[in-house]
Amino acid sequence: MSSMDEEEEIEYSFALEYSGPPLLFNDYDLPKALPIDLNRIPTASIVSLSFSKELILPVIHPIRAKECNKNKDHDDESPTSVILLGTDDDDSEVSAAHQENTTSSRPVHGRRVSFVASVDAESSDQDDLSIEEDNDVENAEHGGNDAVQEKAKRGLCYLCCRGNWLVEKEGCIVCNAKYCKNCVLRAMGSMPEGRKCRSCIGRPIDESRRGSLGRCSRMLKRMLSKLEIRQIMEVEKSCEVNQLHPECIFVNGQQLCQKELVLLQNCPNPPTRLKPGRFWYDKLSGFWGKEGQHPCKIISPHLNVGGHIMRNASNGNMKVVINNREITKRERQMLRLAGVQCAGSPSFWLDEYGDYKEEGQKNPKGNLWKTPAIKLICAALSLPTPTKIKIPTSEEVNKLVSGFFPEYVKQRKRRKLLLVGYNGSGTSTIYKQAKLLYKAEPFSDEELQNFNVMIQKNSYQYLSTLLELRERFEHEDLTEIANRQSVDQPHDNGHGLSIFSVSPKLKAFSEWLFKIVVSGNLEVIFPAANADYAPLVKELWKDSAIQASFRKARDLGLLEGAAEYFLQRVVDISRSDYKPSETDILKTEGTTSSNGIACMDFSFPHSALSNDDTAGHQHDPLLRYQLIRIHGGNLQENCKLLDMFEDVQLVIFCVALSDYDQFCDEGTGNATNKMLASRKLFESVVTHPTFKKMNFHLILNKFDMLEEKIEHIPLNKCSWFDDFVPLRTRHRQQNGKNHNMYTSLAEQAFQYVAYKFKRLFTSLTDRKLYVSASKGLERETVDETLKYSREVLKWEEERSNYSTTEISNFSTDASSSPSNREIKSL
Ligand SMILES: Nc1nc2c(ncn2[C@@H]2O[C@H](COP(=O)(O)OP(=O)(O)OP(=O)(O)O)[C@@H](O)[C@H]2O)c(=O)[nH]1
Ligand SMILES: [Mg+2]
Repeated sequence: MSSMDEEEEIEYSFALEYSGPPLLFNDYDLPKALPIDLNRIPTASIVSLSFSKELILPVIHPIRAKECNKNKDHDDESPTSVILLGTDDDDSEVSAAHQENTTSSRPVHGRRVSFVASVDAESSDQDDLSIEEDNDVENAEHGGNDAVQEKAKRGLCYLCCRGNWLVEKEGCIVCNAKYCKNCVLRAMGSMPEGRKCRSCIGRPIDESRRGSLGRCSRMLKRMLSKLEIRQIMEVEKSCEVNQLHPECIFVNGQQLCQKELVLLQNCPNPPTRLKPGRFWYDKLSGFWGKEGQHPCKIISPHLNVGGHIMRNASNGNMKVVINNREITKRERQMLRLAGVQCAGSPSFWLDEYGDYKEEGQKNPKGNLWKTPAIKLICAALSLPTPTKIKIPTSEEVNKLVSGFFPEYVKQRKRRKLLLVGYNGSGTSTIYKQAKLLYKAEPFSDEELQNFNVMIQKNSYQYLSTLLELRERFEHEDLTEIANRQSVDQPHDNGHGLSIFSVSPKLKAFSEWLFKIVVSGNLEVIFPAANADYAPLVKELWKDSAIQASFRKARDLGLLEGAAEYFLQRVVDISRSDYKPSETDILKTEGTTSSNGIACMDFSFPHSALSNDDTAGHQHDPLLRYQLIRIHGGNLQENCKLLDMFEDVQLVIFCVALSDYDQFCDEGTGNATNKMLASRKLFESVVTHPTFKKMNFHLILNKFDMLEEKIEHIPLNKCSWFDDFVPLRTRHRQQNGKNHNMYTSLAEQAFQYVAYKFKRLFTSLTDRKLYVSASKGLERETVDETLKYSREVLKWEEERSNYSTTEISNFSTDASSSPSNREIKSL
């Protein structure tokens, strides 16, 4: 920062000023975390849902202090913006708390703040945390060697220089600096790589502390919540920089590659506390030791790691050879005590079970490990004996099956797909479909329970809407009857009954339900009261007046969204043993919080029937994807939230084809056509600086609804589509059947809408737009659509690898129509 001139400083805002640690927590990363400095932006990320104030303040305050300072200089009162996101696991909702006044009037350039931290009013009690204090931390961490040694000798805290040996402290896994409970969070910040001083972030750990990875002090456990500790310890164990690097390990004189290291670490009996160094390994017996030393462990045999064992591997000179290695004095002693004849420089073959035979002989001479008291002998000589073969856990088996690649290696291969769209475009349906398609257990018991509750709650809400409509219909009907009667029989003022009238009992229930809905207590009453009201719901639904109201409401299009679907099932749903079906789950509204982000990790399962290979794409089990779905409602305010997603590889933008005749209130008081609102959002996302190099996949969703609707509502109901002139569909008789000579009206409309979006896209950017159609409620089409996204990513990777020219079929050329492949999914 110091090298930057004054003008740039103002422009770059606090993102570049900030030199503290990144925000929490693990590297399942949704977005990237708060930058440390210009050159070092960590990949760590998701922030815990339950922040402790202590944990977040050390991160926030240095920013704020600097920001305030700068604001003073520039007369700008705008506060630092903060967004805190959180998740419980890689699969869950992330709630975004967005401060109202987060918008900084100054543009943020260069490395953007991908994850900004918020300062709440409450936190101002620590406003005096100043830049000087921040410098203290730096100084403490970088203090001279003598000062450090002195502190270590006296057992002082490295930051406040107080305390003694008896005071509990937590140490940095890189430099071993120790901090007391008052300083540890300030010194270590949010610990995106585990317990490291802020200045040690990004540096490899001290190998002597490898054994303590993932095990923190009781002091820290007392200070943070369980969830925070879990996340910090997980990230400490799994983040890449803390891993042992294969280049530092030599086995039998040969440097290991990643795969060999992973194999070594994940075998049933791995070397204990593997550190960088040179080792020898007897693949036949499993003996393992440091180069030039006697064996220290018997690990799993037959691992394909390192080179061939050398005769002098353990620097033995006893002229007795086991599996091509000359053994050490201790080992010879052990053999003698075990009764093995060692006279005359024999060479033995020893297998993993302990059977040994002399070279050239067929039959084993004996079994070393079955010798009486062998354990005692080995223990006395500090030599290893075979440990019981561990049965690998299912997790270990998975690791073995997936090619020995641990989480952090897999994450390197993870591609991120960001799914966005205007409200109601179907993003959450696609997200749920993806879970059903690619997850072995798509929904946890808790999620299923939540769906259950949500569906029951929604159903009572739909019911209440229907009851309200019934009242309206009854009133209209009675008025009409009264009018008719006054014309026919002017002197008869008798009260006629409407087909929409219900019994007083149902009327009372209807009024009660309506009151509950208005009071917003539906959640409190249901589903607990479900069992009590189920018989009443059954009676209600059977009632002819309710049925008539339902039919009329449906015909008039007054039942929005999934209301019609769920009302038809309301009796089943109100039963206490109700279990939602997949379709019920897909159609459930309100399962993602209105300010939520949801993300899931998945890989495309290999299917023998799929045509993956024919498309030239080998199935790579290591290819992991992350689907991140943001609720459209979140993107209204200049799409600020999108700042966080600069590390996604593809933006999937979802548009509901059926929106062309729908209207919404965008807060202006005027009804806006939903397709135009969708276009506006599309423009903002496409031109958002975060995605300036990214290609887009446009999903034109709800094709089934378009097919139905277009037959009676013309596409040019939306002013953007006013020049749509469909070709007239002609039928040709063939084998007694009607055949369309042209594509259907819906397909023409799809092609036209795709063309309009492509043209818009090319007018905004020179990137590529890939378009496909989808029916969110159909599993197969969602599968096809997401696989298409995968292909797009692959083409793009190939394109950047080989700098090939255009892939012609999917050009963004505005004049080109979507290819067959694009509408294959229809
Ligand atoms: N017929 C039909 N309905 C769909 C399709 N995709 C989604 N829906 C329905 O459309 C409604 C809205 O879909 P959502 O997936 O909730 O839309 P969203 O993008 O999450 O928008 P919000 O509901 O505002 O969060 C739901 O009732 C879905 O069941 C589709 O392809 N065809
Ligand atoms: Mg939704």
